[in-house]
Amino acid sequence: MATFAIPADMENFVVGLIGMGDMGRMYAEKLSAAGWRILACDREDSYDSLKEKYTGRKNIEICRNGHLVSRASDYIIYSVEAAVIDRVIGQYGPSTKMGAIVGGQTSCKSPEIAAFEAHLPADVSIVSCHSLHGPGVDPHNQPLVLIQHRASDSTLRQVETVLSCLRSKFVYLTAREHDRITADTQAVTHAAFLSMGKAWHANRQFPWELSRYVGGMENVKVNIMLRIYSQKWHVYAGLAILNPEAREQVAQYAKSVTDLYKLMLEGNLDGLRKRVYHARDKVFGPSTTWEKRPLIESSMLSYFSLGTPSDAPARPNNHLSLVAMVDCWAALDIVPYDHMLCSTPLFRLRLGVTEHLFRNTSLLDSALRTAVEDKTYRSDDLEFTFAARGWAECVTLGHFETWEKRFVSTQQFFEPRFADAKVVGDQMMKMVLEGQKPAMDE
Ligand SMILES: NC(=O)C1=CN([C@@H]2O[C@H](COP(=O)(O)OP(=O)(O)OC[C@H]3O[C@@H](n4cnc5c(N)ncnc54)[C@H](OP(=O)(O)O)[C@@H]3O)[C@@H](O)[C@H]2O)C=CC1
Ligand SMILES: O=C(O)C(=O)Cc1ccc(O)cc1
Repeated sequence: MATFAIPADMENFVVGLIGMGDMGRMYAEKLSAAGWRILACDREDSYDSLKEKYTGRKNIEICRNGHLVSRASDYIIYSVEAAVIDRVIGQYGPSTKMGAIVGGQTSCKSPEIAAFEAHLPADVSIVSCHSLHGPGVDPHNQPLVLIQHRASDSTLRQVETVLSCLRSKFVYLTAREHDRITADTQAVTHAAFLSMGKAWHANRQFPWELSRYVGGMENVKVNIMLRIYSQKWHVYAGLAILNPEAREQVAQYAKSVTDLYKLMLEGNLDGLRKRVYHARDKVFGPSTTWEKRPLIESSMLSYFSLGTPSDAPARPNNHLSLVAMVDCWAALDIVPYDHMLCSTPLFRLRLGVTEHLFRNTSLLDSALRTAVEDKTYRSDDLEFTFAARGWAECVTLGHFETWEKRFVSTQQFFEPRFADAKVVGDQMMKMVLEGQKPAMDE
């Protein structure tokens, strides 16, 4: 592992962390291990437990609240829920040390920047950040967005120096660009996988027990769905509801699902094929694009299974969820490959499985034929369509509470399988990140 030396002119530099949840703790651990002195806090009622947890930990001092962190830190990072960012910055922002740098880790930057502008003293610099991966992923080589919103170049260099120990790839964006990119990539694909889980839940199906959802692409779909539902609801709610750029995407995703489902019900194979081929050509470009390496090797797809079906042999699926993602991107003139510099590992998996379907014309044709001819999936697809529309309505209306209830009820349904899914999902992510093939004897 590369060693990191703190530059002489930053020897007394203190990094403050407000919010010691999953991301805050990950930053505290990585930065303190690199030698940075950390002042950190969570909510006041977590003070005793946090203090006990970090007793004896070199370089990490736990404070009772954000005022105590803010007044003594040179660079403060807010790692709290996006929905409370205005309130928390409003509370502690005025206590920021004179001339310090402040940033946030929330997944959507527009409300965060608005809160900084509203509550921070004018002498404070603003450089925000966003690690584009979950807290359990090694940040090495993953994208880390930096937003130089109100700061000199030398201040940005200081932030880079602090965060360089994560060994991530810095991506420089404005807050607006950041929100647009995450809406185009994460919001659309989350809508698809959140809807998948909701539909299976509505039919009270554990997909790994049904032959039609086991094998090949199904394994990857089920794993990604489980991984999303095993996370905290607020991360996904914030990303969709608070990002002003995401509403259109989530609404279009629901429209794409509904339009495609209607074509299926009409038995209109020609209309369906025409629409899906058109979307494929817009999103994936001419066939020459396919000469590049696929995001997911096909050998990987069948390797990751969560169960053995007991009902019947595997059968083709119409992959409405994936086809609608491409239809949605095409309708909004989005080419997700333009945003790969800002892609999370999970997004690469979600795009990878979609790409796999569209790369292979006979596989795509078989999905389209199945969509029209095979009635086995009709009720699943009906629930899927309702689910996509339900998420879109929640996002359009900005209903956080309904969003939470929808998410948590399905989370509880799938909870017993999260641990298994994590083991398999971690292997899957590792392979995608390393671009390796599965060792078949493992
Ligand atoms: N998880 C992920 O994959 C990623 C998340 N993010 C973003 O990072 C941010 C943090 O996410 P994550 O760590 O996963 O979420 P967590 O819920 O694990 O952490 C947020 C923490 O902030 C605490 N908090 C709330 N209010 C205050 C306050 N006034 N003072 C101090 N602490 C407070 C919360 O306490 P309590 O729980 O009691 O409310 C909680 O411990 C979110 O905005 C998220 O969108 C960014 C990249 C990846
Ligand atoms: O869902 C994804 O794409 C993830 O990789 C997890 C995640 C969720 C929220 C973020 O702000 C960043 C990463």
